[in-house]
Amino acid sequence: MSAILEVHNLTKVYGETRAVDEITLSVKQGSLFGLLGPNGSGKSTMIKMLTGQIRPTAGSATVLGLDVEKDPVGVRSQVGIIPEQETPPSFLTAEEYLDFVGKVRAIPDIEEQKAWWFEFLEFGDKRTVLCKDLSRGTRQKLMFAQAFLHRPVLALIDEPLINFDPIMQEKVKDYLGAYVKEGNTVFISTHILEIAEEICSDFAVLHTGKLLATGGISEVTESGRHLGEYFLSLVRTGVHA
Ligand SMILES: Nc1ncnc2c1ncn2[C@@H]1O[C@H](COP(=O)(O)OP(=O)(O)OP(=O)(O)O)[C@@H](O)[C@H]1O
Repeated sequence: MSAILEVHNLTKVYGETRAVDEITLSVKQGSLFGLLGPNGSGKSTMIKMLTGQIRPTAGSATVLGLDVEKDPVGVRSQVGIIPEQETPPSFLTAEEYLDFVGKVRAIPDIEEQKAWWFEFLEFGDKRTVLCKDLSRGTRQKLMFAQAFLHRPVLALIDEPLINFDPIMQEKVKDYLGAYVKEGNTVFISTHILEIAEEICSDFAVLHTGKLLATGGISEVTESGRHLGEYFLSLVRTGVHA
């Protein structure tokens, strides 16, 4: 399959910190791609550059054929995004927030879409509650819904499952699996290696901004290893295991 996202020598420098350091990789259309790495390894910075939220210091990235630096608005309008630790606006209810996203994304059947998402995410009576009064997990559910409301061909999600209970994690994993089976692509960052092993088809490991490895999950697990063991040996030695 062809690449839906291509990154060439992508770099972001903050003062003395090379948060993302000359990364080159590509993501195939139809894959569920996991960006893995310890705290501070550059995952969120990478996603922010790929979604046009921050400008690269050097290098280039093409998302859906668009250059993220030249056309960040074009990229943002087409992809689904859940930024790191983002929450919906405190002053809107859950329903008002999805209405708002529906307007921005020009979704014609927003009422049906909202009904489906509130049912799927088991909102119950929380749909008319102000977002500031929702639990953290429920706010995360709403962020998940807004990213997929316009059925983007590519979604980029920073830690999609972190605040979900085990029941919701299963639902969301199933949703993501079905979503890529339809030919869409999902790019996630995650610390939860068991989940990455379970749901991702491809991966990349970052460490202090550098790419340590990239490939298919099955290339790791076919040799009888778990992704967690592989990941630990990689980041401890800093070389390809
Ligand atoms: N706005 C910023 N200004 C200065 N330094 C930053 C900024 N954002 C990130 N950094 C630094 O860049 C590096 C990469 O951070 P980033 O948030 O991308 O890592 P991460 O892999 O997403 O981490 P985590 O898993 O802890 O969320 C870190 O050293 C961080 O301190």
